[in-house]
This record gives sequence, C-alpha cells and structure tokens, in this order.
Amino acid sequence: MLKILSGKQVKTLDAAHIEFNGITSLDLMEKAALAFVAWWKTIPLNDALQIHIFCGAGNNGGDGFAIARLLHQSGRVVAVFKCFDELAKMSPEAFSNMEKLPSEIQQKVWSEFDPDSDGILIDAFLGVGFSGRLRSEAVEVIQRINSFAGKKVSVDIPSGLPSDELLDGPCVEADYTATFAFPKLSLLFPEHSQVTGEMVLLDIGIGDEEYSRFSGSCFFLRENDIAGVHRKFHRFSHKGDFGKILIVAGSKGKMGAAILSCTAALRTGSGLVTSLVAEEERQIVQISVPEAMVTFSLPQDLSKFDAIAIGPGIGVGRNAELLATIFKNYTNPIVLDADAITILSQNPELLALVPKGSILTPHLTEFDRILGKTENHQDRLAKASEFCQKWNLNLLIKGANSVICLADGRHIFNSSGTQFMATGGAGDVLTGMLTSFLGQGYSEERAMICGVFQHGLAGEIAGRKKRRGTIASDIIEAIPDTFVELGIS
Ligand SMILES: NC(=O)C1=CN([C@@H]2O[C@H](COP(=O)(O)OP(=O)(O)OC[C@H]3O[C@@H](n4cnc5c(N)ncnc54)[C@H](O)[C@@H]3O)[C@@H](O)[C@H]2O)[C@H](O)CC1
Ligand SMILES: [K+]
Repeated sequence: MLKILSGKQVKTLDAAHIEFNGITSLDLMEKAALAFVAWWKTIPLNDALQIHIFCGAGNNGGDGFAIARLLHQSGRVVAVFKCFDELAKMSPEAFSNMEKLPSEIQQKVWSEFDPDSDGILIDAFLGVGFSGRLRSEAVEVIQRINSFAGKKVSVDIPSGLPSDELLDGPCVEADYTATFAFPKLSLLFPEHSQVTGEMVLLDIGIGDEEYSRFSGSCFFLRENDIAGVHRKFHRFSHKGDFGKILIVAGSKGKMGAAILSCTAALRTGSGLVTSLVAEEERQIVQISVPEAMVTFSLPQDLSKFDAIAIGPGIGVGRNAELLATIFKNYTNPIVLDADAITILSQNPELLALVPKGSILTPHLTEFDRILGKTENHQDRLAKASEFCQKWNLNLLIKGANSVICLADGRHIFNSSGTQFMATGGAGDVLTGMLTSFLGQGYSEERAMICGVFQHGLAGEIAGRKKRRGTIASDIIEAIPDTFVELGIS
C-alpha cells in the first residue's frame, strides 16, 4: 500500500530514487512532466487553444517549464508566466528547463497576465516546497491566478496549500490537481475540496517499496492493493465457508435499510444472511430478499454467527438494551453503523462493552456525535487515533476518500468512489459488505480494506451508466462486477 509521506520527506524520497535508479533529478522531472501531459490529453478542454502556465522558481516551476515544452511539442499554444524576478534564486532543474523553452513559447512575467484571456491555466507556482506564510508578492500572484475565469489545473498541489496541514491563507482554487507519486495529505482533507478540485495521482515510477524506509502512519488504498487481501475459495468450498451473518437493521418506515444491507451482504458473497426485524415487518424482507432468513427476536446463541451488524434504520428509541445484550453475548467484532452509533453516543457506558476490534462506520455528523465536535480533518484524525487506541476499536470515517482508522494508529485513505454515491442507503450497502467479509473469515483490517474499496468501485461502476441518477440498489447490483474488474474469483 502506498505510504503518504510529508512534503518534507519528498526531497529525500526523490534523492534516494534518483541514486538507486542511476538517473538525474532532471530525468525525474521529465518523467513528471510526461506523466502530466499524458494525463492532460484525457481531460475535457485539453485541446484549449491557449494554455497559460504560471511557473515559480523552485522545482514546481521546473515541472511547469517542462510541461510547457511538451505541450508546445504536441501542438498547443503555450505562454509561460514567470512568478519570480530576475534576481531570484532558481532551482537548477527549473533553470535548466527554462533554458530549454523553445523561442516560439512566449515568456512573460505574471503581472502581464490578463485574467480575461481565453483558454486554460496551469499552476506550477508553488509545490511541496512552500512553507510558512506566503510572501506578499506570492499572495498577489495567487490572486491573479484566481481571478482567471477559465479552468485551472494545479501541478502537484494548488499553490499556497501546505502539503500536510490545514489551509490558513490564500491558495489557488484549482479545478483539477494532478499530484505526483503519492497524494499529499492535505489533498485528502474534505475542507480543501474547494481548492483541490478533482484530484488525480500520476505515477512517476517510484515503487511502493521505496517508501518503506520512511516513517508514517498514513496510507493510500488503490486498486492493486485489493486482490492480495482477498481469501481464496476453491471448488470444495461450501456455503458455510462463506459465513453466516446476522444483520439487525430496519424498523417501521425504514425497512429499506434492512433490505439494502442484507442484499449487499449476499451480493458480496455471504453464505447465509439472517435479518432480525419486528414480526409485523417480516413480509417486506421475505418478499424483497427471498435469499435471507428472518428472525423476530435475538437468537439465544449468537456464537453461531460468524459476524453481526447492527444499526441501519433501527431507530434510537429502546435499542440501547438490545445493543448491550448483543455486546455481552458476542465476542467477535461487530459492525456498528448509523443509529447504533447514535445510541452509543447517548449511552457512553456501553462503549466499554463493545467487542474488541469492532468496526464503527460514522459519517462526519455521527463522528462528532460520538467523539465530540471536531473543527477539521486534522483534528478528526487525531481524535480518531486516540479513540481507536483507547477502546481497541476501528473507525471507518465515511465521505470522499473514506478513512480506515485502525486501533494501531494507522490511517488508510480510500481512493475509489464518486460523488454520485452521495445517496440515501449507500451507507447501509457498505454495512452489508463489511459484515459479509467479516463473516467470510476476513480480519477487521482486510474486511475494511476490501469493503470500503469495493463499495467505492461499485459506486463508480454504477455511476458510469446512471450518473447522478445512481441509487443504493444500483451500487448493490454492481458489487459482483467489482470482483470481475479486480480479477477475483
Ligand atoms: N517526487 C515528486 O513528487 C517530485 C516533485 N517534483 C516537483 O518539485 C516540487 C517541489 O519542489 P521544491 O523545489 O522543493 O519546492 P517548490 O517549487 O514547491 O517551492 C520552492 C519555491 O517556493 C518559494 N517559497 C517557499 N515558501 C514560500 C513562501 N512562504 N512564500 C512565497 N514563496 C515561497 C521558494 O522561494 C521557492 O521559489 C514538487 O511539488 C513537484 O512539483 C519534481 O519535479 C519531480 C519529483
Ligand atoms: K502548484
């Protein structure tokens, strides 16, 4: 899994990569520029007539100069705007790439840029080398960039955004950010979505193993991480191997939650799913999910279940007692979602009873309910680590780039998913998937890795056809396709 380093570690990573591979830092910069231009050709407006490239004096600017040359070579009309004065100390790579600019590319200073120009703007002003407070001229450069009405694409990171911290000052408001090698931590904070726009990760040939010598507890979960995490089943596998699970979900008016989580669990591969619902609501489950069994009271012997989920749509009314009974009679990890999280926040004495290793899946509001009000993602992640370690529990903070917070302090950011998944019931689907994997004998970590990634991927698959019309049932329907796309039998 790809480690997320700090901005300060980038230089050491680059130096080690360069030395190990016998290349120069200019070669690495060229790779970055080539990766950027290859991606550029896939975005809307990539054939824009005019491309305005703002370049700083450091290596981010160096990327910009190299990109300018390559875009020019592929037939685009490019103008470069230098964001430094004649006497500024340039990085050797930036200088070298500036020298390589062909004479057809206009070179101007940033203050000559007319924000009413047509075209598209590339922001290669400041990268991960930016630190402290912006100097006053840098603020003016960023204001000029932001006054441009067309689309803006940031190289590595929007200029002005610190790589590992919260934004605290002016910053380029990008429509796209193309980041190199690994996503900078601050690009994953939801409060920065307005300045990062859509984020893409560009490979510049640094292998995951080259990160191992660096300390760090944050990771980025990608498609190639999934296949190795899955259990292998074989031709003698029987339904018992795929797990018996119990899902406690739904109540009058919210029975959809039970149907969605049970169906998602079955589509994820569960062998046997039992749904605990009120007797008067049984028909709805029996008719909608004939594959599931239904029970009306909590079975005496819970140990026969390989995994249990509780929460979606159960209501907060009298269920604290039910939660306590399950906690006292079951020792394996449980998935706790939605109303179960609210009940826990109202009855904090229950926290000590939650089976160790259980998974809580709060969205941001539920997170604040149980862990206390948080101001931002940095604060949230710190609180999450403390909570998970204190109670020996796992949290899955839902949102774009959902974060798996493990009891050992690691944070794993998910890369799959789309905005079309912001739809009622998507969380119930995730609960069903996580419980299914736990029931199939996956550890909590593996269940969360596969569950959160494939949930996002199912959303992407559904969204390709259904776009903003995607509903939770479409995500469920796409779950089997995720196994196909990932090559998992
Ligand atoms: N592995 C990779 O990710 C690669 C990254 N590349 C690119 O290199 C930059 C980092 O380059 P670096 O030279 O270290 O720094 P920057 O260009 O980001 O910034 C230096 C530049 O910024 C000025 N500056 C710093 N602080 C301030 C401030 N407070 N106010 C105003 N100006 C400030 C400083 O004076 C310098 O001029 C990375 O982001 C990538 O884009 C490589 O090209 C390939 C490998
Ligand atoms: K930038």
